[in-house]
Amino acid sequence: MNGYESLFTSSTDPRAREAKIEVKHLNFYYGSSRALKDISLTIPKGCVTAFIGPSGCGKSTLLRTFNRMYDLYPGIRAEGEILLDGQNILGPGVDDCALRTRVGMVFQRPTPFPMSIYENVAYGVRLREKISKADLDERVEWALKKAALWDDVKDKLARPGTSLSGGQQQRLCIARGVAVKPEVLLLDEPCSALDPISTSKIENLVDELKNDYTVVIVTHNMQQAARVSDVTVFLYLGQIVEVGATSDMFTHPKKKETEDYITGRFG
Ligand SMILES: Nc1ncnc2c1ncn2[C@@H]1O[C@H](COP(=O)(O)OP(=O)(O)OP(=O)(O)O)[C@@H](O)[C@H]1O
Repeated sequence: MNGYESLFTSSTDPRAREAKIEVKHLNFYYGSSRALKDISLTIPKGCVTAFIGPSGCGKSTLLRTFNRMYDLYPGIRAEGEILLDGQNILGPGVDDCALRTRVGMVFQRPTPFPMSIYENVAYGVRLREKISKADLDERVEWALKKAALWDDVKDKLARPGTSLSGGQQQRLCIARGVAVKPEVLLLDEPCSALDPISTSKIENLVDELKNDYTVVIVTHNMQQAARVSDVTVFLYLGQIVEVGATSDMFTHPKKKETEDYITGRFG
């Protein structure tokens, strides 16, 4: 049991029992500065989990530990365990590249590669799989449809990814993320640079993605967390203050700090 059983109407729903990621006593340091303090947390499978909390509380750091994106920074140290389907990804011998195929990431600002729309989506697939041209074409179309971008770009696949609008570029990055068929998709404030229409498209997409993936999203937008997530985690100063079903947390927060934060009275 993972503590989120109340989220699901049926106790036989596998998501009520299955953890995709389990974080156990995680401490994270940038040099001598401790950014995450004794974090223990379950990310349920097939759900959207939102990380909320004031700037600098450690949301992005925690998110990045799930695919060891922090390996790119010098002087960092992670202690504790992060179990992905029961396997500790902080342990020795973990292949970062294989891990990032299983746990994909979309960043705050759209980051299309300097190549065509088609290649942006196809590139990662070709790197990881031996795939025929016909199958690759099919995968690119599938991923662009998943990201609700196919209709916008189907007649201009050879144009540069950078020729798209900001919202379209972010959906292209999501298509690139889903094309390699990850099990977990990490979204780090994916709508912060987008207008309300593009934001609403991405939110609808997140809702759809959870049918196939486990999604974890960092957001500063309380309405967005309430709209898109099943589980919310409220962090402050590198620690978890409260975690629970989003519908409970936004209507009956258990801690005063959570209530103050979600109602905009914090700090
Ligand atoms: N590359 C880095 N090197 C050193 N310290 C860092 C680095 N990245 C983050 N930090 C520090 O770690 C702490 C947590 O930062 P993090 O970016 O995870 O917070 P956040 O909650 O995602 O913030 P925001 O909402 O502003 O993006 C902060 O004190 C930050 O200054």
